[in-house]
Amino acid sequence: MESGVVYAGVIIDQAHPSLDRVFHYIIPTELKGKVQIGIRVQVPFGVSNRMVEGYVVRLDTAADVPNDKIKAIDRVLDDYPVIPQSMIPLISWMKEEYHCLSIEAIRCMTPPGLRANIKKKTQRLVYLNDQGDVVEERINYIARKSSYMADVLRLLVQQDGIPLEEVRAVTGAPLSSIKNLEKRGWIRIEQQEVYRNPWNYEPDIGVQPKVLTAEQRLAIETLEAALTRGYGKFMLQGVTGSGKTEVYIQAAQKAVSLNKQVIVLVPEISLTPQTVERFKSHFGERVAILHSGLSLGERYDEWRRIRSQKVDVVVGARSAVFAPLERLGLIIVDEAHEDSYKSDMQPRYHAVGVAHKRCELEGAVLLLGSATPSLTDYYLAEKGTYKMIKMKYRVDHRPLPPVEIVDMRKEIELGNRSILSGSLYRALADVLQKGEQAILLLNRRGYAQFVSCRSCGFVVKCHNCDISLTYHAYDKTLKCHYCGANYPYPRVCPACGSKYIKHFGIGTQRAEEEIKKLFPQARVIRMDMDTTSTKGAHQRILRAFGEGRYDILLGTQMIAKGLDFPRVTLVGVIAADTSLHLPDYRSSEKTFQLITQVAGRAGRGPRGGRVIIQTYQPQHYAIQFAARHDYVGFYSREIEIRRQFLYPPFSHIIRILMMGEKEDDLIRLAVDTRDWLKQKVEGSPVLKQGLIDIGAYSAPLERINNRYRWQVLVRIRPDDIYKQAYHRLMDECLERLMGVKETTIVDFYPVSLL
Ligand SMILES: Nc1ncnc2c1ncn2[C@@H]1O[C@H](COP(=O)(O)OP(=O)(O)OP(=O)(O)O)[C@@H](O)[C@H]1O
Ligand SMILES: [Zn+2]
Ligand SMILES: [Zn+2]
Repeated sequence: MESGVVYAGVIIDQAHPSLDRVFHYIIPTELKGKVQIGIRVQVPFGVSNRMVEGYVVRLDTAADVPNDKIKAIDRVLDDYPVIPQSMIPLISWMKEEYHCLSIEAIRCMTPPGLRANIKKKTQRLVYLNDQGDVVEERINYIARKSSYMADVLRLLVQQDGIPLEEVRAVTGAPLSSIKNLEKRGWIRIEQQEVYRNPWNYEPDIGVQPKVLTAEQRLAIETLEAALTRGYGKFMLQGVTGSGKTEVYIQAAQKAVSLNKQVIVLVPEISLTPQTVERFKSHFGERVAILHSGLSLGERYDEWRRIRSQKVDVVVGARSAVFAPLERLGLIIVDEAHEDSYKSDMQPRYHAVGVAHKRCELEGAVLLLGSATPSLTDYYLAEKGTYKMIKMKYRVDHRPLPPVEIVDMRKEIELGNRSILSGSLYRALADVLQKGEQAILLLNRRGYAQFVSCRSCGFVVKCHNCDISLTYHAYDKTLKCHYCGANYPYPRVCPACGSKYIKHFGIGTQRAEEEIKKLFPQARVIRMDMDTTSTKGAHQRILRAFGEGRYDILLGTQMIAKGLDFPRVTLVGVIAADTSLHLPDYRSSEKTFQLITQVAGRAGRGPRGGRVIIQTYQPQHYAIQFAARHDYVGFYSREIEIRRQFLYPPFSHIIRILMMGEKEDDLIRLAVDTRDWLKQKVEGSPVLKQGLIDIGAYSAPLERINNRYRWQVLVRIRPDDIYKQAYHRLMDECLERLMGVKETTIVDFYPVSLL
């Protein structure tokens, strides 16, 4: 420690705005040398001098408290600083950028399990009692009586010991069928303690080094030069299947050989098992995997391994951007366009924004990778914020799959009421006959089965949320997807008493039933929220499909991400336009990304592939450009619309979301806040220059969990000077709102306005 330092600046571990500043404490002589920047301490606080925890963020030679008032640090809580010194400036930056408390930023950087005690967890698991041929015989025998029971056995043959809920969700089997199997003595159900292993698959050893494509080589050379220099921001725009993962791995390898460390961000660990697996098999023990599915204990263990610098590479979802590495050289963001990089809880940070700042502070290289960059990122790349690296070809010069657009209105005219057009039906039959595989996407959002009355048009909604309920076939109930409430199926219309009340639309469950009916011989596996609620379910489904144990993978948008299955020769999009109708300025962008990504799953192997897109809006440009794999075409069109209507990146939107139980009070608060803001803007030339518009609106999701939702949207010109001025204004605004009973949330980077 520098001589003369006797004071420590401490941030108290109490999340309250009035305590959000640095407090000075004396470092007692016996703690000299132990009190370091980033270390956790216990200090007396307040008039009662109760002991609280805090983090040392500064060491000073003078204090802002008179000497007779200043208190002393009581003790040091760790052997080493939990936050590396290089990350300390990130705390005040986050406070500014995301309007959060310093301690909220610090909590992102430290594991929640630092002091928590960890509970054991138990689950009911289903096991086969016997193995081998006898099970096959039983399957054949029981299939004639109950296809559910046969399905359960088939599932257990693939993997023994599956949580009961998952068996039910995957097979759709009622509990009685499972109990029947248990009574026959064929299976058993055991209550077991779950041992949570963060990554339970063997790395596949024996991956032979690849001969790089010319584009890959160029990309890596460019990145290597930047790594040697120690800075640079890059966007790798590579078409689906161009081999971006290989570029990530080799760039990471270069960084490691320069004695630097690497963070690799993926949208969600469970949905990108192949990417994670490739890093794992390349870096072995020197890689740490961080994600939210870890128990506190596991999380803490991984964090400690990272903190003690035992790893070179950290792979994880958005929170991994805070990995406490001391020799950070490279941050890679895979599928950088994904919304999951934005935190939807306090602090509302964006992992790409944090990555930018960390790279600047710590002299590291930033690499954003995607086949479909967000419009804003691509715009920034054109402006020079990122250096663009393009990969236009798939590896081995495999062609991008041809895409056929099917107009579903014509199908109905022709009398086809099935969910499959003639074209997609024939293509599926062909795939099955050849023993190949297919992926079917049903983007269920806004298209789920809702229940409505044919006489009066009444739609059954949740009492708490004012959102249409979704019909679930397996237990014949109606569920609210926002608050989880369950309702019985109404026998008559609650509004008019008519008995012509029925479910409409189609969800993944019904799609699965229909496909099984059309192709009884097909082995279909479904992947959606219902079949993946248990730990490890994603990986099990993807692995089973990857190993060829199923013919068709049917799922929601969660199947669109980065999967690499060479045997998939057909991708079908059952309803491409469902996401076009969301009341959000990004709905075209989201639709284009989704279709392009899922189409990119086809034809990744030597057998080639094709894509069929079913839609009611075949002429929509998002669908047309996606069908041509034309990112730049889509970008050029969409960016002009954004420019014309002053949507981001030509504006910056600040969202103040307000929620409360009394609608009248809430409206009053929203309108009052808007008027107050307007008045403030009038009084300041900078604010006035920067403003595009302010409005108070009811949110598209009007009510969730019995709470009404309103929002004040402030649209400003995107220059830094205005952003800063509006940050100050929001500070004032929040202070003003501090006492109100409604919940208010200010979001500086809203990714959704729903
Ligand atoms: N140089 C190479 N030679 C041969 N095969 C390669 C090479 N590079 C990558 N591959 C293989 O090509 C396939 C596609 O690569 P990868 O999954 O990295 O593509 P991607 O660009 O990430 O695509 P997406 O954006 O669709 O996820 C993988 O099976 C990968 O192992
Ligand atoms: Zn609800
Ligand atoms: Zn009715």
